[in-house]
Amino acid sequence: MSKIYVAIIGAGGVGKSFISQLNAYVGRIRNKHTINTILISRSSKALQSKDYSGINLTTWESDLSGGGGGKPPAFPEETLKFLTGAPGPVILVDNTSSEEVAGEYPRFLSAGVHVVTPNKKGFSGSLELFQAIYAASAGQNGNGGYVFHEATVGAGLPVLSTLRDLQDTGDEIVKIEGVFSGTMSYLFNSFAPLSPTGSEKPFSACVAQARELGYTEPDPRDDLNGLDVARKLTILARLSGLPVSQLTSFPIQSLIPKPLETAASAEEFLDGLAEFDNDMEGVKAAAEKEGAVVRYVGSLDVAKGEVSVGLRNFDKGSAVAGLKGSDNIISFYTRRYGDRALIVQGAGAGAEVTAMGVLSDFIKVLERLK
Ligand SMILES: NC(=O)C1=CN([C@@H]2O[C@H](COP(=O)(O)OP(=O)(O)OC[C@H]3O[C@@H](n4cnc5c(N)ncnc54)[C@H](OP(=O)(O)O)[C@@H]3O)[C@@H](O)[C@H]2O)C=CC1
Ligand SMILES: N[C@@H](CC=O)C(=O)O
Ligand code: NA
Repeated sequence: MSKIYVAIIGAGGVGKSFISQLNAYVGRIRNKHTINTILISRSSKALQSKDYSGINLTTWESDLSGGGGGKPPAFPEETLKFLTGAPGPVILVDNTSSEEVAGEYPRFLSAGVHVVTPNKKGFSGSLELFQAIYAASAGQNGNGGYVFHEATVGAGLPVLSTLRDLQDTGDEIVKIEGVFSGTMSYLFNSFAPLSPTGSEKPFSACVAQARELGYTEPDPRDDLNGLDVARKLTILARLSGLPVSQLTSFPIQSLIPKPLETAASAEEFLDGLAEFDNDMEGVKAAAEKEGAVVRYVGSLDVAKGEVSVGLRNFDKGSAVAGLKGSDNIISFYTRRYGDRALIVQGAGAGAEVTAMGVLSDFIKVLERLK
């Protein structure tokens, strides 16, 4: 029976759900693999199993908050040394949104460590980093670790795996478009629903709720400025063969009111947002005048090499207008599917559905290690 070692960096909303799903999974496959979690790290505290015997995934949270936690190993040197010293294959699960951690994927992969992550930074930052990650991973030069990042687009929804299946079977991607943000979907579905009841909350209150529900990025400004959607489109564009050089290579519509662009913190930003609720009421009313609803969408025209991200009005009978909760809808237009797109739809944010995407990637690595 093979032994696999797991290092988890980031134990916030997604990280905690991942650990709980991993614990249940380990119980289900007890007879096939032994899985030892050797590191669970937050930004300033960590549990580390220095003898590689494994951390208890049932009591980890109280162990970490009680006396059991210590300082995380220094990143990247000490962490890399610790992981490459493990007596078997290691899977690094990065559940942070850290650029620093993502920037080191090429080194970890080159050293044979496998990486699975919902963190978009490595794949939507510089094109050089994106290329270095794939160049260092298994499949390109054959020696590095595997890398999977399904949850970077549409959380647990099968978006990247669908794209890969279409490409691997020889289809041609013409256009990918839809609602790519669970936060934006939730905001507009709650603030400007298809069938208003009159008890809709103001935009700023919906933003606070989206944060409560764990849909937003660690800093919700990263959702409202459009960059989170732009990151997802950049990932899809690059995986579709368009060498988007940087995130800001195309126009991105920000919903951050100008005077709040300089807010010193997420809290200061959220506190000031209510003052601008009337602006969003105006956007909603303008759409209603046309018999439409407003939604935040993205589009990648592979054939034309164009990407766009921003608000658009949708006819009330359209699939986009009828979305509920944090639902994403992603339409793949391809040569084979013609005018009737292949559509992926469902919750596109939230800790549990995102952790499911991360765990399914983890299982993909395990299957390749058999
Ligand atoms: N929430 C969602 O619906 C989705 C999230 N994602 C992605 O998943 C990732 C995690 O999101 P989420 O769980 O919501 O965010 P949280 O803010 O809840 O959690 C982030 C965690 O990362 C830790 N962390 C940050 N930097 C470091 C570091 N350098 N070393 C160690 N730990 C670090 C934080 O530590 P501490 O606890 O000490 O602050 C925290 O535990 C993000 O990249 C996000 O974009 C992707 C799809 C959907
Ligand atoms: N903040 C993101 C989380 C998933 O990527 C979103 O709202 O979609
Ligand atoms: Na996904």
